[in-house]
Amino acid sequence: MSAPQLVVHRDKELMAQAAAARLITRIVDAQASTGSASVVLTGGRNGNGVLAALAAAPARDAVDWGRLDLWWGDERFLPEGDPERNVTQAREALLDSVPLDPKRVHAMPASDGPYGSDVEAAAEAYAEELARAAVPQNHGGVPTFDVLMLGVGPDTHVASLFPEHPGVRETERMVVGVHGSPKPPPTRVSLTLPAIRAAREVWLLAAGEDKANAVAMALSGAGEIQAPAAGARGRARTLWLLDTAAASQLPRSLYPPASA
Ligand SMILES: O=C1O[C@H](COP(=O)(O)O)[C@@H](O)[C@H](O)[C@H]1O
Repeated sequence: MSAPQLVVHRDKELMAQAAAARLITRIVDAQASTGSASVVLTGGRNGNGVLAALAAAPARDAVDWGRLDLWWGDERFLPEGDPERNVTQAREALLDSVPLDPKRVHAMPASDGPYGSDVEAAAEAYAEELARAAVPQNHGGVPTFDVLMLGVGPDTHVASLFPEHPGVRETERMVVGVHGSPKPPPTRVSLTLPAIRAAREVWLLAAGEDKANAVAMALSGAGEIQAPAAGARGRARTLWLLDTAAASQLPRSLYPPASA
C-alpha cells in the first residue's frame, strides 16, 4: 500500500478543477494503455464538485466515454431517482451529459429495486457484480480500479464507513449494508476498506474548514477504526487533494511546500 501524498489548492473551486483535469489525464492514459478505464465515484459536495468541473472542462472530449466503467464507493439506500442518492447527483453533475455505455455504469441498487428494502441482499448483489468484473490477476474479487475517489466527512468517514461502526471493521466482504449511519439517511451500501485498497490509485477529497480536523486526524497517525480515512490507501498511489482551509490544521511537517 502506498503512503499518502498531499496536494493543497487555493480554494475548493480550484481543487475541483485540478482534480477533474487529473482525472481526465488518468482515464485517457488508462484507455491508451489497456483499452478501457475504471473509476469509482464518491458522493458528497467535493465529489460532485469534481464531476461538475469535469463536465465544464473542454478536455472532457479527450475521454472515450464508451470505454469507461463507473462504480460507486457508497450509496444512500433510497428509491431510484431520489435526489439524495449519490447516483442521482452524479447524473445531474456529469453523467447525463456524456455518452457513457449504460452497461458500464454500475450504480448500487436502490431501495425500490430488485432487493426491495433488504440492504444486505443489495450489498451482496453489488459484491457479485464487482466479482464478475474482476479478472484473475485482480486482487480479492474486485477489479483493480484505476482511480477510486472518496470524499472525507467531517468525522473522518469515507464512503459509508463511519468511525467505530461495524462496516469499517469488515475484513472479508467487499461490500456491506450499513445500518444506523450517523449521517442521514441511516441505511446505506458501502465498499469496505479491503475493496478500497484494491484500487490502483485512491484520491481523498476534502475542502472547507469543517474538514480540517478530520484531515489532520487521519494524516497524523490515527487508526482506521477511529478515523476510516486513515485506512483508505491505493496500491500504487494515495493522494489527498485538499484546499487550504481543509489543510489548515495539518502539522507543518506534513504540509507540502510545493502545493499551489
Ligand atoms: O454521505 C456521504 O458523505 C461523504 C462526504 O460528503 P461531503 O458532502 O462531506 O463531502 C461522501 O463522500 C459519501 O459518498 C456520501 O455518501
